Amino acid sequence: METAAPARVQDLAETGVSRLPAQYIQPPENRPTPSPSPVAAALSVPVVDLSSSTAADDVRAACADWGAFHVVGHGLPGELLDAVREAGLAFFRAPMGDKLRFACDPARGTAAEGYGSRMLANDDSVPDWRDCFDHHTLPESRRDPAHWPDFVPGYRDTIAKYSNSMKDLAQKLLCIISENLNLPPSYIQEAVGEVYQNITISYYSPCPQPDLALGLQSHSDMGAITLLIQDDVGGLEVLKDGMWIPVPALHDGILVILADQTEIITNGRYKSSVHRAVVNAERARLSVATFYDPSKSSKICTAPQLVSKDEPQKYRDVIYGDYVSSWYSKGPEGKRNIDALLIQK
Ligand SMILES: O=C(O)CCC(=O)C(=O)O
Ligand SMILES: [Fe+2]
Repeated sequence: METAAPARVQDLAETGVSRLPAQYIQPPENRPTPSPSPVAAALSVPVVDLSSSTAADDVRAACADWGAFHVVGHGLPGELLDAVREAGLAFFRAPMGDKLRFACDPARGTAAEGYGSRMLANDDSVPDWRDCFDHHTLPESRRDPAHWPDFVPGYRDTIAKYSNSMKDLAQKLLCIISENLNLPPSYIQEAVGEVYQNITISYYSPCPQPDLALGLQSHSDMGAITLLIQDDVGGLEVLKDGMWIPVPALHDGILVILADQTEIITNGRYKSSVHRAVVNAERARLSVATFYDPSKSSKICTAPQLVSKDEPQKYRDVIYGDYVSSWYSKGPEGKRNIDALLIQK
């Protein structure tokens, strides 16, 4: 556990700073787009009703065109989604002293679980205007609820229940995605191996100069698939054809974000989605991301069925742990990590 209180964005925001502290100022090219172009404003992330008869075709189109889509009709009770959001909010609204009892241990570097602020350990990039709580939830051998807050009633049970439901939903989606590519339904799940699941609750405090900062810098997620819920504040954006498209929350909807290992396994037929979070001056925002990742020792390989003379293998095989190390050392910007695996022609 940390002893000295480290800087948390929420601490800064709540002291009422009127200007953004200099270290949070993004270079001009990374700052939020002042207002979307008419083309960007007309685009929105697709919504797929998983209970509909066209669900598989709709998932196919959404994966090919966007790499990110909302799902509704997913069978998860709205009360469970609300309970997770409420538990997260209760944590972040608690006194700093209570929160710091669950601070992540910097000595554990990128494996740290708990309350923190930085996506990267010891990096020198502009920090995000965000605090977060990361939970190690699967496999069960990694899950130790004693690391999670004890002062919010029901918190630990809610996270455990949510973790199991999100695993089931991620696997259902991976089956649909595999079958859409004429692979056996369990193909991607087996290619990923035993699931390593983390749940990260992000809290974006109101920001004094939101046009100069980012809540979370541009990145694609490193694992296989991410499932995200958010509140009604808004701030998530996905990159589509070079334009940042806002992703407003859909009540009871769950956002699916394809991540890098799915792009590798599918030989680039489906691309991981580049996304970021912007902030605002008025309202704090909460999101909950559930990452479905391989184990560090898993070797991720492109499905041979998706390699042909016309579509040669795009990416080298990779040990997932090596991919994660490179992600943390190079930083997540854009697609630089998956691009480093491109097979030169
Ligand atoms: O807060 C959000 O909407 C995005 C979170 C995210 O992309 C992540 O945690 O990887
Ligand atoms: Fe992400």
